[in-house]
Amino acid sequence: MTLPIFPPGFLWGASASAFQTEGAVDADGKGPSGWDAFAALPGRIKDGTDTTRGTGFHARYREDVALLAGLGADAFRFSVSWPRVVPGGSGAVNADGLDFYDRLVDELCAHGVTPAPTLYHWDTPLPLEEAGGWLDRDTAYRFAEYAGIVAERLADRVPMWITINEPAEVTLLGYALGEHAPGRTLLFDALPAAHHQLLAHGLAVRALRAAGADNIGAAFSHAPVWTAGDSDEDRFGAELYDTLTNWLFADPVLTGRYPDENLAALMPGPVADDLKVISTPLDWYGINYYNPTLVGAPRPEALETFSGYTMPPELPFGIREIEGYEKTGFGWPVVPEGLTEILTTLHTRFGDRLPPLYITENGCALEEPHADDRRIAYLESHLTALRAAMDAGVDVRGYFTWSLTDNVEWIEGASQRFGLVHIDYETLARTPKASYAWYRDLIRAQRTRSAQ
Ligand SMILES: O=C(O)[C@H](O)[C@@H](O)[C@H](O)[C@H](O)CO
Repeated sequence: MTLPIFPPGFLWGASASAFQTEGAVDADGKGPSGWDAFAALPGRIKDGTDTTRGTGFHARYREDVALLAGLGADAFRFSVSWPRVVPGGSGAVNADGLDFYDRLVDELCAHGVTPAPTLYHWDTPLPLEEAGGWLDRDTAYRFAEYAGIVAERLADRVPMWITINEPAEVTLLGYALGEHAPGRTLLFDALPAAHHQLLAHGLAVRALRAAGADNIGAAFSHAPVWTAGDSDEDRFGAELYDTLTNWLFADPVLTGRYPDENLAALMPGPVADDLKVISTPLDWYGINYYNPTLVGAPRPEALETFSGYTMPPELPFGIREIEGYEKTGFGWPVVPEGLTEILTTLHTRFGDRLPPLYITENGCALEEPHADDRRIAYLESHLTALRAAMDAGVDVRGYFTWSLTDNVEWIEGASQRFGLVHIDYETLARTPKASYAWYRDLIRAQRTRSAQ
């Protein structure tokens, strides 16, 4: 299959995050995160992986930077660990922690790879989590403080910034369903966590700019929600799920309004003033795409799961298995056209309010340790779907695959492997998979062809 040509200057990259890779959880003054504490609880990590080792990135980052250079990657989206820089969540700054990111940024720049740090990829400093985490408005202000500190140090060399990653997942899995840290099962009482993450995002955009940083975006999980069945209850369930996972986050950031007055009424604090901060204009908007979700009326009789998570029967919607599509090792349906659909939906919904886009995550988990042809086929089909959206007028400027190396897939531990590079969790040795060579050759070919 010949891949379409992407425009000259289209950015090719890979993504990862601190908790999933760094390890060294208490090295050089790092404080514990909510995820460190959650992962240490018996049975929370399904396969019993010791998440404190990650992939050893904190010690072996030079190897991974060399792998990125070997790929010919334009950029690397990593995350800065808030508790490594501000162990208490506020107050004293950990100089050794900041020094680590200084070294990492220098190493990337020395290899011609643009550093694109995410400031929050789910690892809330434990003292803040214990004080309420994202249910507490104060956490938003502490986040902006931390963002300013990191920008003061790195903005002279970092030309692309990401404030937060997937507030929808944190709200849904961490505060509503209790599947992720901090394990709260608040259902709709989790909504303040959504509002405070959005407020943190807006405050951080302003703090970054005040510290001289620019080219700022954020990474949101977005996917089409398909309606299962044609009853009014089915449509209601699907619309509600679509609003809660897509528009509850995109609308306030891009339009300064919540998608629904009833939802806005459930949000804490001076919402109207907060929305002015939340909708501080962005330079770009990031999308993490994996697969659509099929949603209908709740079916209490049918134990419904979402990505392996059990949905409480009292929820006014039910998630159905998507049949008829190939599945990844994680059981996720492979639906490249879903990427075209969500991009054109965003384009239609926001028009010129939508800044240029980047795909900040897309990829699949597969068992194959080396000959991962299915991953190559996955990337090929999704890049083709991406190009189709661009042909339809959607302004996409780059693509970051998830993930450079295998890493700790949250509660799935080491069992779900998303990397272009295999990690031996005994030795932490890195071994490029077939997809690594494929992505390298793709980037090289794209540069040659787009230059012609
Ligand atoms: O999207 C997410 O959930 C996170 O951003 C990543 O940290 C995941 O590891 C990846 O997406 C695979 O699930």
